[in-house]
Amino acid sequence: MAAARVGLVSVSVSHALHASSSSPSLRPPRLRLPPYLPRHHHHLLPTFPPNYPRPSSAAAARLRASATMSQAAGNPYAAELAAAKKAVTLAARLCQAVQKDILQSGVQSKADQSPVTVADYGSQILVSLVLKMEAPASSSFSMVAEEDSEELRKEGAEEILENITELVNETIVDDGTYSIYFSKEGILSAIDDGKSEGGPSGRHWVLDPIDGTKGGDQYAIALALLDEGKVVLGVLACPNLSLGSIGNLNGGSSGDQVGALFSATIGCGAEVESLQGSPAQKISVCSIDNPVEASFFESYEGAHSLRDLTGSIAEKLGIQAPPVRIDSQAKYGAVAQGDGAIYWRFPHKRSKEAVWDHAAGSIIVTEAGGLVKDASGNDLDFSKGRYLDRDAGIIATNKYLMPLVVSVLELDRDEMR
Ligand SMILES: Nc1ncnc2c1ncn2[C@@H]1O[C@H](COP(=O)(O)O)[C@@H](OP(=O)(O)O)[C@H]1O
Ligand SMILES: [Mg+2]
Ligand SMILES: [Mg+2]
Ligand SMILES: [Mg+2]
Repeated sequence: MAAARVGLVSVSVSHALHASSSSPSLRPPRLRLPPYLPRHHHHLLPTFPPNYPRPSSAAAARLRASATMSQAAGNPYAAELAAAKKAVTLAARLCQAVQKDILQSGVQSKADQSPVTVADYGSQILVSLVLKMEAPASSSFSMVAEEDSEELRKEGAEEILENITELVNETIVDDGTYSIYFSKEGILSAIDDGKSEGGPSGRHWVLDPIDGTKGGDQYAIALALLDEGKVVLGVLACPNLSLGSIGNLNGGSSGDQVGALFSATIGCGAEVESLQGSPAQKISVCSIDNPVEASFFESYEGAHSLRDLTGSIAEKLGIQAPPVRIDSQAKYGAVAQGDGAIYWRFPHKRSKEAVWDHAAGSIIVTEAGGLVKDASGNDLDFSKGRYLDRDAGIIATNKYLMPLVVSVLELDRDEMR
């Protein structure tokens, strides 16, 4: 049995993949492990080549067909959208296979003391590999992603690297789209494909392999495409969200399907579908214009947003409903689908906002007819590199409530002067 050692904690990846979830909010893992090839036969498989092969199976043909349909419907980024959906769906499968309780016990600290797990790495690798395999051979590839391989290259990390390599390859084999085996070096370089600085020119993928690493039930795999400094496409996989009752204040019905895939392309609207594959449905933000009827989402983690401030803004706006606190960009998905009226975050002055924490979520809300602004009411600027250049605070809501929230913030600032 393969054991992944993360920090001081030993966890069994193989066990994680086989065991069913103990938490009702988690779906049973979908992966089947090794039957395809015993490990000692891995040398028979091709290793990671310098030039990624093109996919050739029936599944890849379906992917191309869906891109063609989308293109026929007038989506100029149809091929990229299909690739992005494929990438996050595979990554979500890997994340679901590694149980959340094991994820949490398998937490390693990065240099900045933030947590990272085998699934963060695995997800980033899969997205990077799928995007490269699906990209036109002629195009250059640039990705701004949260994780890097530094910790995995250190002495003592051999076992965890081994297990990440196995986890990624098993996910690929189980999916059946690509006939390829990735070596450890290929895995490390796939992580480091995410080191781009982004910026105002050219195209850059922006990835948060797991958003909500530290939190509780909700997490997301968030992928966006920047073109000339603007977000033009976003996909958000939320494996633990109930479809149809996302963030519903009254809770979802027990019959709801779990696992939502949100997507949006500039000028084409926003959609949600099941992660297991169901017809996509257009979504839109709510049309509430009276704050008294509005509800708001904020971070589950108290340290990520100033609760004294959000409490006081809510009171000034006359909001009656208590805050709905959930982790990750699932909050953007929930607002885009109209399950709540507002998502806001006002971090402590010291913390910077990374582009991967907002790029996908923000286009999903704006394409669902909403607005995403900073605390002064300005658009977010994704062209400045790996971090947002912004006034403190981010607000996502509809066009009726946005001016009210911004004016209350203004009032707050005036009071503090
Ligand atoms: N002290 C802090 N203040 C603000 N944001 C923080 C923070 N510590 C971590 N974060 C960011 O908040 C994200 C989670 O967002 P949310 O609070 O909406 O669930 C984290 O993403 P990761 O989980 O990808 O690291 C991380 O980037
Ligand atoms: Mg993180
Ligand atoms: Mg994040
Ligand atoms: Mg993350």
